[in-house]
Amino acid sequence: DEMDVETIWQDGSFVDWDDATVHVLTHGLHYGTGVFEGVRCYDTQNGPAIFRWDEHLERLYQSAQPYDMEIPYTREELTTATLELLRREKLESCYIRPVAFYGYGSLGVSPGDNPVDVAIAAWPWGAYLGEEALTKGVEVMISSWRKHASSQIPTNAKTTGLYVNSLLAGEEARRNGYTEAIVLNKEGNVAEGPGENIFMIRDGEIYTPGLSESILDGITRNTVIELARDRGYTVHDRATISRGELNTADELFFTGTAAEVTPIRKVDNVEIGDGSRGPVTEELQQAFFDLIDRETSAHEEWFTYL
Ligand SMILES: Cc1[nH+]cc(COP(=O)(O)O)c(CN[C@@H](CCC(=O)O)C(=O)O)c1O
Repeated sequence: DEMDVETIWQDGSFVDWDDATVHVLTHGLHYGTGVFEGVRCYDTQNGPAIFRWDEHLERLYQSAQPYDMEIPYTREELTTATLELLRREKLESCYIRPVAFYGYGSLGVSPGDNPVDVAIAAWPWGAYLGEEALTKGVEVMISSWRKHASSQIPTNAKTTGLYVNSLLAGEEARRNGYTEAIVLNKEGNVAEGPGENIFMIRDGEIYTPGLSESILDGITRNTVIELARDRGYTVHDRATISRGELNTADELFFTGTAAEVTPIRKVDNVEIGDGSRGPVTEELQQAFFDLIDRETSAHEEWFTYL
């Protein structure tokens, strides 16, 4: 295949990339009844290592819980499968996509006794929003599509079906010439990006929406919060950020496994700060990349070496 990866782990065994298929009457395909993770393996100074694998794996099982979805493998089995996949494919810097979903059986909305299928794929994946984005930042728009409330669909469960909301917002932004969207929640306050959490710096203090704002409890978000606090910053990690505050922000940036730490330089064509990556953003971005390159020995427990 085009990504030069030969195998995928599917339901307990390694299969050829082209044979990793499902039936067209798969429950998850019709009803969005799947949960997934996005995880990165980095080729660090100490060798290739998966970043915060334990937290991602834990979130996968937690995401399945609201849907009564029993993942038919233990955490150890999925860990062993993932490590073996990366070793077989000699993937040292890659993106790992575990997914669990209700499979082929009955087609009522109720999953009945449909099987829960599990697959783990990995492939090389560069900068999510483009190489320049990390240094130059991105231009975003406030989407006309709102984030669903967590009381409607649990936004802290990384559910495949949720991503139609992300697609609607992100594609509206790109259709209008922007790189990405900012999605407000139904109260009209800032939630997050379609595939990222969001941070604001104002007068030297750091703000990021809390779970009550209908967001995903991002692992990169939590990493950056810890790095910022380690550096003495005051971080308001349960903030409510109104739409109006965005214009007066000194700095904004996205965080995510795929997005890493991506500065936001304009919102709806209004410059944020001086319209380039802000100094605090740069400091935290550098701290993040030093951490994952193992320039620092801190947080060794966050690294699962191949
Ligand atoms: C809605 C959403 N919010 C926040 C985040 C950041 O969470 P974390 O990765 O734990 O820091 C992600 C990850 N988005 C994943 C999927 C991206 C995709 O296009 O697919 C990712 O970054 O892997 C989201 O999808």
